[in-house]
Amino acid sequence: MEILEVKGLTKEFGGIKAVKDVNLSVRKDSITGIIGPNGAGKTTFFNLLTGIYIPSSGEIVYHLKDTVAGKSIQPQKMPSHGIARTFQNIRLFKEMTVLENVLLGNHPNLKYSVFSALFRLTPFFTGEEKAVGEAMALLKIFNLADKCDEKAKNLPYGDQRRLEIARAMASKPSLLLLDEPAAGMNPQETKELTQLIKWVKETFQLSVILIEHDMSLVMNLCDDLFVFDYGNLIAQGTPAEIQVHPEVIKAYLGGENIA
Ligand SMILES: Nc1ncnc2c1ncn2[C@@H]1O[C@H](COP(=O)(O)OP(=O)(O)OP(=O)(O)O)[C@@H](O)[C@H]1O
Repeated sequence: MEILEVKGLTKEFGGIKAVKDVNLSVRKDSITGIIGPNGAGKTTFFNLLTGIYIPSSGEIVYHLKDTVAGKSIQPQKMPSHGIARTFQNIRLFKEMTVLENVLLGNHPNLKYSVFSALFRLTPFFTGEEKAVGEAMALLKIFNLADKCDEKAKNLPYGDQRRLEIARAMASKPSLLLLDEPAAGMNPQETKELTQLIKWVKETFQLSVILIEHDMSLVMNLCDDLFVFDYGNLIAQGTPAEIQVHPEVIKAYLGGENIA
């Protein structure tokens, strides 16, 4: 079953076609990788998927608890559709604590009304307590619980990356979009992150789409890969198929095998 279908998707910036007539579908419960050289259109594609950019033409359709398409695809609505994302450049609330960052990620699920919050009524406190409990449970999973009171800006880089994923998970998504989750991580951190994403996906029964340059992560983690080059989708298949795909080797790897 498909969780996402993309049909004839194109995005132009002035004269530049950053994404050109892309057609693809993503399987539910899979980990799907989007790869390609710098400037291939990967981030533009993610920004289209999350409503940050409006397509020049084409269509994006999500099959989640509801069908989501067209004008429903807006950045601020994505968490309530069950879609969460992280960014290539980490976007944490740097002056807030680790716990507060995760609590903010859970915002769409808080059930108390503004009235209860203003007047500090029981639903507000029970809602808050539950949210803090859930946020701490997530921080434990992401090995950040002992840093819950630290300001986000004081965390080492690898921890900030994991905190961003924890915050995305706080909205209880069924589809998680990760933009270069291993960027700036060392090989050991990347290995641990690979295991963590696999575990989170299995445990929370998610679908994951990720953009990544780190081939060890992509090859070890992804079920399906899509390869972009100059805005075109040039290949798709399993990691094993992509590693020996002639178009990919030519366009993406300058003639070298990516294995
Ligand atoms: N807002 C924008 N305005 C104009 N051109 C843009 C804009 N965003 C992206 N582009 C152009 O679109 C093309 C694709 O860029 P994009 O950032 O999507 O590539 P990418 O595959 O994510 O690259 P990288 O791996 O380096 O992050 C590039 O030529 C880029 O300069």
